[in-house]
Amino acid sequence: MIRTALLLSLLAAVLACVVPLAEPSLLAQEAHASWAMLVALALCQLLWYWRGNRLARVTTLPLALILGAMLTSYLMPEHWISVATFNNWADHLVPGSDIDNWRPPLLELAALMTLTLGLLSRTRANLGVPLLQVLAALLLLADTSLQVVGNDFAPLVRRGSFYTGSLLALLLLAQFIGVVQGWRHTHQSLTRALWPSAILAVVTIAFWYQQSHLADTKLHQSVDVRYERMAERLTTEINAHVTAMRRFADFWGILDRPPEDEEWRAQAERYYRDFRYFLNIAYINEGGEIAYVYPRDPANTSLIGMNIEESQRPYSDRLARALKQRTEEQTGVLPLLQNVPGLIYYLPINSHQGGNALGVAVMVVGLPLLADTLYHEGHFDRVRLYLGLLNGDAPLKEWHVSGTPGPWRVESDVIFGHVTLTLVAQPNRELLLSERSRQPSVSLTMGLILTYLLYLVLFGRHQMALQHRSVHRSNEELRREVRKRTQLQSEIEWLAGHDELTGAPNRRHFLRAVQERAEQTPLTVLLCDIDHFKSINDQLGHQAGDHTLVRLASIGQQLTPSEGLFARYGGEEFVVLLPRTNEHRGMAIAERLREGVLTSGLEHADGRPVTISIGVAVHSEGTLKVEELLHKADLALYEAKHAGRNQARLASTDAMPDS
Ligand SMILES: Nc1nc2c(ncn2[C@@H]2O[C@H](COP(=O)(O)OP(=O)(O)OP(=O)(O)O)[C@@H](O)[C@H]2O)c(=O)[nH]1
Repeated sequence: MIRTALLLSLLAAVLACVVPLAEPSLLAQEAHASWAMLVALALCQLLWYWRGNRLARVTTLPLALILGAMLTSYLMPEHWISVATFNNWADHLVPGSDIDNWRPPLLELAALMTLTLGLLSRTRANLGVPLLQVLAALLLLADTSLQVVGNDFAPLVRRGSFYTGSLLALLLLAQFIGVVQGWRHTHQSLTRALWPSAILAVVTIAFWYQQSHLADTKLHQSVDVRYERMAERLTTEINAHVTAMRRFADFWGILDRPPEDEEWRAQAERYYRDFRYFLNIAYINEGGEIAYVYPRDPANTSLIGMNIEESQRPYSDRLARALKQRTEEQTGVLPLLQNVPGLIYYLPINSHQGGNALGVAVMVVGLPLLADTLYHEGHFDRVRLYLGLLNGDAPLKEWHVSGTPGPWRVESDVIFGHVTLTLVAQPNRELLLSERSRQPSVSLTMGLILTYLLYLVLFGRHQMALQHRSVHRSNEELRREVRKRTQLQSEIEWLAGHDELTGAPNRRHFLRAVQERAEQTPLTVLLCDIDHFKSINDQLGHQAGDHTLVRLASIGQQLTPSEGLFARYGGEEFVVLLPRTNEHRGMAIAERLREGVLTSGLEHADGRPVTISIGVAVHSEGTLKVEELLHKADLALYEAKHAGRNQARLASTDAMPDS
């Protein structure tokens, strides 16, 4: 598997390096940053599978940091570091480049980031490698679908390319093959954590889609509104200038006489100075002849006295109407003598008193000059906004800007009397990006981080639950073992102090009890022996012998007072310990025992009842010597046997005196 991963990584690295050499147009379409990062990742991954992780970590870590910095540039608010600042830095590094040349498209960058982090985390499922791979796949898929949807969807979102996308997918496949085997033992936790996280990732990407579309649509609308308003403002300003022209014509009407040459020059000069776009201000007398022109230069001096109709032939009727009907007239856009496109206004000078026509004031407006005046008065982003004033398709004046043109061109009407011009505004990409909300990029990044955290929590939780279960199981087993051993221990302890056949305490138990109760004098001991027990064994069998022993032990335990102890001393011999019992009581208890056995129904083979003989010995004072006491009881028992059995005998105190 590692070998396959190595081969695929090698293939990706070779393709990443070689394809752009063979087909440079592929790279030309790409931002160089995407290609550089792709090559770096492919080489890091190759190194990783080839040389192991120590060397590869040294190369992959800086790559992760660089990608992190690139990702941060997408999230930076405009008032922290503006797009213009980023572009300046880019231009400083490579003249003519901008920030987009220095960072891959967002989705591609995020996929590069997840693959790099996956490489750094190696195979570890508990560090989220499976999720990182799922995220990379989803991001590449989202990028591909963006490429399919096309630029109409969210034009300000840069798309990755088929070339980088395919190679990233190849690297992802290599990573997956390289690690998938290592996940078998965590398969359960992995599945539990992966599904919810993957669903959250899909929701995050879908949310980003929607947010990006919304951000671009909103920005487009605001651009439309802004530049349409600008056109309206221009129309208003142009009308204000037309009003100024009317005032000029009215001035001569108030005087109620045709202007004189000097007066005309003085008055026209003021207007000419204030409104630089008036190329000529002329007075046409009642006869329709050009009487005065300001400024007077060799070109128009020759026109003076000339019939106006000859110089402005296409719109000659306008002057006639202004003179005869005394209405305000204007031409359409025409090429002026000054070699610029412009308009001519004919403003009748009507006497305020007599009402008769005194002639016509002619104002020649140079449209490029007018546009320039308005442009310099306006508050536009002159660096990043293309503006053009068009007459139909013919540009009257254009202000070009550098940088990548934005996707939207707003065309609005600028109304100039009867003439409608078109104002075209096209903000460049930098201006649009500076105004575009960072929210989609932030939501995408935050959503993916949240997805990662969710995976870690779910995976860790399930692993902990598994460990908890296994610890619980081991504890249970341990507890069972302890219980078993305790039981065995108590059984061993019980067996050490009891006779297995009859269940009665054994000789060891008896001897310990004697020692413990040595002070509880008078201390009486009864030594009991079944008479002719051998014959039971011989005639009725060993099992019958055992049964007799069991029964006898039972009778003995029943008839022994509670403060006493009935024990099997060995073979067919039993012993009774009676603390604080004198010889009389001891003999009485011995009799009771003998009687009990006699009447128990136990029989020999010939029907004779089973009997016992008892030797009784008492320790009254002094230090207790257990062996001597038992010996005395044994002598008494011996006597009882010799005296005919089935009887109890008290040991004589003389026979074995205390010493
Ligand atoms: N069935 C059985 N027999 C036992 C056991 N322990 C000892 N015996 C037998 O008990 C018999 C004891 O016999 P003896 O000591 O000769 O004495 P006895 O036959 O009881 O005769 P007297 O004591 O002289 O009345 C032997 O045959 C032992 O094999 C036991 O646990 N079970």
